[in-house]
Amino acid sequence: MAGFDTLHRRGLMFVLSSPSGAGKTTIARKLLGADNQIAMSVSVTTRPMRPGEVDGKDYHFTDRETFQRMVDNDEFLEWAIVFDHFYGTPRAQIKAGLKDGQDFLFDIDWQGTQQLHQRMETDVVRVFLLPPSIEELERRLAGRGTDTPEVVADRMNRARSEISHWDGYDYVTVNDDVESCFERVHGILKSERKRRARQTGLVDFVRDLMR
Ligand SMILES: Nc1ncnc2c1ncn2[C@@H]1O[C@H](COP(=O)(O)OP(=O)(O)OP(=O)(O)O)[C@@H](O)[C@H]1O
Ligand SMILES: Nc1nc2c(ncn2[C@@H]2O[C@H](COP(=O)(O)O)[C@@H](O)[C@H]2O)c(=O)[nH]1
Repeated sequence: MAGFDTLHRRGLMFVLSSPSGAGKTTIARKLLGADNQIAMSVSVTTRPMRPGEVDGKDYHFTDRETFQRMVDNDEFLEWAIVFDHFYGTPRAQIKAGLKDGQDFLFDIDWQGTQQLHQRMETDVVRVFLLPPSIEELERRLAGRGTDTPEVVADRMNRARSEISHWDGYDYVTVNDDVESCFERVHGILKSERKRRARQTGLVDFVRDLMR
């Protein structure tokens, strides 16, 4: 007999994407601070560390050779080249965590999102953030003060092409104001946790109820 104490929730993979500078990192940090059921998936990257970034917390920073070895050993759930650097999600930890009900937050681009969705469709929730305008996006990128004017220009050049992938996402919302955007995104996360497909043991429990 399967009692209701046998009901457990499988973890989900919560993906935040946006054109560079629209505010993924800002919203991700707020989510992590406000919600103790979700943990960051820390990516591996070959891009140089920015001032203030911490190796192992913001990214696992590595070189091209090591990254390629990890690709060859199939150590990534997904990987992509973004702005001429390599980025990837290490497979270790995620699969076991999901089984234990741990949710993971991914700050990854549209290419990685497609790969995750192809591999683990029902576990993946895809959220795309839009900036309120192109001018505001440029203000945010320049105002962040972490990139050279050339890097900012390059990211702006690619913004429209990144935005064109908006329809590959389950939810699309504008990051106009940090607080209200965070509330909307957190609302999506909380609702998605309640989906029937994530409740393990439900089939047996309902079958026993109907006996
Ligand atoms: N709603 C908002 N209003 C005003 N400024 C914002 C808002 N959201 C984020 N910002 C600011 O915009 C800048 C870019 O934000 P953030 O670094 O979070 O973007 P990102 O999408 O993670 O960029 P990247 O993809 O390059 O990592 C930061 O300086 C951040 O403080
Ligand atoms: N496909 C993946 N994309 C990733 C991953 N980690 C980060 N990203 C995306 O790269 C760009 C640039 O990030 P930045 O920190 O250098 O500004 C941004 O769109 C991230 O979402 C990853 O593991 N896989």
